[in-house]
Amino acid sequence: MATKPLLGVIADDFTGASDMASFLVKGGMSCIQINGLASTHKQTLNSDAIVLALKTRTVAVEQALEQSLQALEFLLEQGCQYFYFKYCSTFDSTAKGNIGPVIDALLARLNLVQAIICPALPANGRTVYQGHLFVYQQLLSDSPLKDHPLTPMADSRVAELLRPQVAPAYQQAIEHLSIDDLNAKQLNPSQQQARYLICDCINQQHLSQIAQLIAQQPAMLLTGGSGLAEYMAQLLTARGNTLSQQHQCAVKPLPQPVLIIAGSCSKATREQIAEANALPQFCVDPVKLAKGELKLKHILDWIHQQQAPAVLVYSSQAPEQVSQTQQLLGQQNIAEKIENLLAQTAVQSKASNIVVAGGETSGAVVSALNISSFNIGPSICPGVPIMQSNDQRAISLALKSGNFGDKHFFNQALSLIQQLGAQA
Ligand SMILES: Nc1ncnc2c1ncn2[C@@H]1O[C@H](COP(=O)(O)OP(=O)(O)OP(=O)(O)O)[C@@H](O)[C@H]1O
Ligand SMILES: O=C(O)[C@@H](O)C(=O)CO
Repeated sequence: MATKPLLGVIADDFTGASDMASFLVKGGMSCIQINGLASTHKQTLNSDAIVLALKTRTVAVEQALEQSLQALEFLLEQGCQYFYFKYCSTFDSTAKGNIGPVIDALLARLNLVQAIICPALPANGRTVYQGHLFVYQQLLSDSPLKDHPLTPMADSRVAELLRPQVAPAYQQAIEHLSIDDLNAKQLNPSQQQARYLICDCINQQHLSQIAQLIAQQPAMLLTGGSGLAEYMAQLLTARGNTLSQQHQCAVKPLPQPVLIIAGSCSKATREQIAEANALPQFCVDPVKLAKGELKLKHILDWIHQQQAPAVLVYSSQAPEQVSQTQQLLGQQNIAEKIENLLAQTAVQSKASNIVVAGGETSGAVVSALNISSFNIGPSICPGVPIMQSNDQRAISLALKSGNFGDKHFFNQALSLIQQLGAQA
C-alpha cells in the first residue's frame, strides 16, 4: 500500500477544483480539496488525491506563476506522484492568458517534456473535434462563453488559444491527437515529441482511451478539464496502491435554510434563477452598490425576514446589461465590489448551507469564509459536488461553475441538501 498521495492537482479556480474533486471521487479516489495557499500549512493528508484550489484564472501572469509554483512545491512535499493542472473545460483565459505560462512553468519544475492538453468534459457537453472546442452543439466562440464578463472566448481552436500563451520558443511544438490516432492506440513520432499534445475527445470512451494511451508513455504533465480525471483516477487506483477505501464522504447538512448566491452572469445561471422563482430572490443592483445606496445590511435584513427553505441573492444580468455596467463602473472595479458583497453576505448571514454559482464568486465566498479544506460528498449534477468544511462549523457548500447544471439546478441542490440533512 502506498503511503503517499497519488495525484496532486492545481486548479485555477474554486469551482473548477470541486468539479475536479468530484470526478476523481467518481473514478475511485479519495480526495481532499485544499482552499488556497494559505491553507497549505503543515499537515499530512490521508487521501489519494489532493486538489489545491487557487484563484489564478484572471490574475496577472506573474501572480499566477508564483502561486501555481508554490502550489506545486506543496504537492511535491506531500509526496504526490502525478500532477494535473486543472483549467476550464472551455479554456477560459484572458487575452494575455495564464494557461500557457503555468503549463510551461510546471513542466520546467517537474523536469517533464510533454503536457497533455485535454479540456474536454463530454458529461457537460464540452468536446474537442479536429482541435476545435465545442459547447454542446456550438463552437466555443459561438457559445454563451463568447460573452463571459472576464474571459470572453473569441476562438474555438485550442491550438490557437494556447499558442500565443506559451513561450515563443515552443509555439510550434503543438500537436494534435485525432480520434483516428486515438483508435490506432499509439502516438506517431511527432506526437511523441510534441511539447503540447491537444486531444480530440467527443465521448467518455475517448477519455478512457486517452488515459490508457498516457499510461503507456513516459511521465507527462496532465492538463485540462475534469473529464480525463475520472479515467486517470480509475487507472491509477487500479494499480492497487490507494490510501483509503472510502471515496465519497458523508456530508451532513445542518437543518437550516439554504443560502444561494449567484455572481455568475452565464446563460445557464440566469435560466436557473428564473426557474427558481418560487424562492425569495434579492437582486443586487450594481449601480446602486457602486453609489453606496445598496449596503450589505439591506441584504442581511432581507435574508432574516424570509421564511423559506432557501433564499437566493444574485447579481446576474444579461450580457448587454453587464457591458453597460462595466462601461459605467469599470470591469474589474464592479466585479470586485460584487464579489466582496456576495462573499460578506455568506459570512455575515451565518448560513451553514450555501450554494454558490460562478467560479470567481465561489473563490471570493470560500476565501471570506476562511474554509481551509473540504470533504467531497455526492454531486447535484456532473461537476458540482456538495462538500463539507473540514472544521467545527461543518458548513455544507456547493460551488457551481457558471455554465454547469440544467435549468432545475437550484431546485435540485435544495432537494439534495434537504435529503442529506434528513439522513443525518
Ligand atoms: N451585473 C454584473 N455586472 C458586472 N459584473 C458582474 C455582474 N454580476 C457579477 N459580476 C461579476 O462577473 C464575474 C462573474 O464571474 P464568475 O466566475 O463568478 O461567474 P462565471 O464566469 O459565470 O463562472 P465560471 O467562471 O465558473 O464560468 C464576477 O467577478 C462577478 O463579480
Ligand atoms: O472545467 C470547467 O468547465 C469548470 O470546472 C470550470 O473551471 C469553470 O470555472
